[in-house]
Amino acid sequence: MSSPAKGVALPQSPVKGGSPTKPGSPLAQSKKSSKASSPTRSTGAAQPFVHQNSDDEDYYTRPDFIYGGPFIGVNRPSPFLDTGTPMNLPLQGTFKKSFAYFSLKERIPVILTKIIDYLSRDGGSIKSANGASEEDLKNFMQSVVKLKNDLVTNKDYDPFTVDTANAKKWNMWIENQENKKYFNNTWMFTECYLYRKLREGCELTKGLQKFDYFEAQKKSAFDNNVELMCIVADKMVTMVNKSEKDKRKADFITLLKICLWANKCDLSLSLGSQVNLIQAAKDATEKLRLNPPPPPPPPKKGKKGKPAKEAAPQAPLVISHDPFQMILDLKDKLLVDDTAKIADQVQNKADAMLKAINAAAEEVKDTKDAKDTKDTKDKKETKEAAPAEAKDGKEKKEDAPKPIPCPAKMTVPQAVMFDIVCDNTGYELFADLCLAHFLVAQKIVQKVRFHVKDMPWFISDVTEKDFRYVIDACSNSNFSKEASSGATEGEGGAPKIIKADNLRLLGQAWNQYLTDGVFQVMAEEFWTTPHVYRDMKKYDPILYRKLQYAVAIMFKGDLNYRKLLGDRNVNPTTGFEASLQGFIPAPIIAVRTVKAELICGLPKGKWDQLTTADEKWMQSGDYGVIQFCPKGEALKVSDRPCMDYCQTCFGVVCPEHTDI
Ligand SMILES: O=P(O)(O)OC[C@@]1(O)O[C@H](CO)[C@@H](O)[C@@H]1O
Repeated sequence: MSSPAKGVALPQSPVKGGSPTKPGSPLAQSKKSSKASSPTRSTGAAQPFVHQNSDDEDYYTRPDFIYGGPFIGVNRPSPFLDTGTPMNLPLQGTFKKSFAYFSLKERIPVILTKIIDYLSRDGGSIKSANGASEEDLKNFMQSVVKLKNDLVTNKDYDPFTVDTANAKKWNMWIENQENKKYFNNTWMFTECYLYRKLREGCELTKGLQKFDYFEAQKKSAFDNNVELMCIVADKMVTMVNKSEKDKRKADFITLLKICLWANKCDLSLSLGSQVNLIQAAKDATEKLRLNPPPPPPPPKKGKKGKPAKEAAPQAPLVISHDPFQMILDLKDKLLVDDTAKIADQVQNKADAMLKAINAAAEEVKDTKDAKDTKDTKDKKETKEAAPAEAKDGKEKKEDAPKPIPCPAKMTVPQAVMFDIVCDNTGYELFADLCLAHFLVAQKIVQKVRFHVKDMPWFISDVTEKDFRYVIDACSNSNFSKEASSGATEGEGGAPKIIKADNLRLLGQAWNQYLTDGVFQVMAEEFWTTPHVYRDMKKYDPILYRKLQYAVAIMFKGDLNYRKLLGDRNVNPTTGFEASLQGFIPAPIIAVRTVKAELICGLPKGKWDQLTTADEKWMQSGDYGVIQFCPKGEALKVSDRPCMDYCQTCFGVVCPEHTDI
């Protein structure tokens, strides 16, 4: 840093609504207490973060040079406030008591340091696996080091230099930001920018174009949770045979909850340290042992003539790692449970959609039949009029490909589809696949579209490659183990052997579903942009329209939840639908464990109660919500057709959008 003001301490001007009264910038203050806030979850093998001098300290106290005059000290108001995120504002690194600040200051630098360590430790194998040179590795490593330095010193974002259409868009978005500093802009923009910039480091090399710096961690995460997958796979066998209404509903609800608690398994919150749910259950049990819940109140005496009320059940004292038992153990941690509504309304909407599809198909068939009859009649007349030699020739039957109508004109989908906007790979993706399999096997839907990321994202998010890896790893698993203590025992009290037989069958079925197009993987660019979902229509109207064809869309995980709510600290009692701010391409399901400081749809008083008990409960991933908005924007003939409309398809047959 070359500012002439270095070392000159100037008084701070009072900040509107805030109180950084001490001299020096808040980042300077936080330097003294850099260990003050830490996440409730252990950061595993994370390396200690060493705070470097932030040029922010200079920026807010740097004197201005007046041409021809002296250096004049100016007091710029610091945007840093010693508070949590105020109500209704976007989560941002300027609120020093927020998880956003902690993440930018402590968590992400550790994540970047781990990549640097990995590159220096395993450079040889990375080079040979990717066909990369020493130069490639060095350049990528330098880009990560620079990124980390720029973040910790709160620099302005750098523009992207790689020559791609996506990079150009990013540069435009950066240009449009009012605040271009890492901490001063919204947490969402900065965090997404960091992961996109990491990717650019590889894109700028020759040999690391396809390198996924999180792949090894994701693979271990899969291996660490195979035991759980086997337990779930064994139960899935009882869920996939066509069942009667009540059982079907109960199984649907159970699988939604399996999907929820699987969201504990992200590697970003744990800073890349492995999340093993078996260990997590043991830790939670130990926590309960040290801090047991109060006993339930005694049963209330019944009023005259009425039976006494039953005593409330004792809260569990052991948290099982069996995913089905876990649902019961964690019942009180599920803060909003819309699962029953989801099961009913998805089934009803799917039935109605199927009727509409069949009716539309019938209409097409009638038109086609009428046309065929006319054609045959015309042909017959032509034939009769044709020369004799032509009559001897065989008639050629043409197999017309099934046309996909212009998506801009289509108001009834091609199939009953359920969409999953995926979050983490490994056990979480496995759980999503189980739900998808169930919906197809029970004939509730005909197809499931999985939306994944087009680049490594927030460490453990699913990419297309991860998706195939998980399915193949399930198909080939030969896991076999005596059940860990705490799991159900086998017959006669003998230790139960957990095996992968059913897991393999699931993997094989999923591969077949992929081949048949029943499962479809889509990696749209929008999911790795910094935009929140209320802006999807503006930035990606085609994706918005594609989503409109779904019977419902399930958004998994915390980051998706943040984007659904516009990444704002909304009032916790605001309803889910209102919090979506108009983003309802189809009915929306949010399945999320709470890992960031925003939530909606809570009953009055709940947020205060939880915060009084533990002010960091929203950072732990210990709580969850399953929320539902049944509304969906009706599909109309679009007044804003897709880009290919009238270019190639002319509104009749779409050659482009085969994923609708
Ligand atoms: O989306 P996920 O996997 O459930 O969670 C992602 C996460 O770990 O990363 C973000 C912070 O970096 C937070 O929103 C959240 O804590």
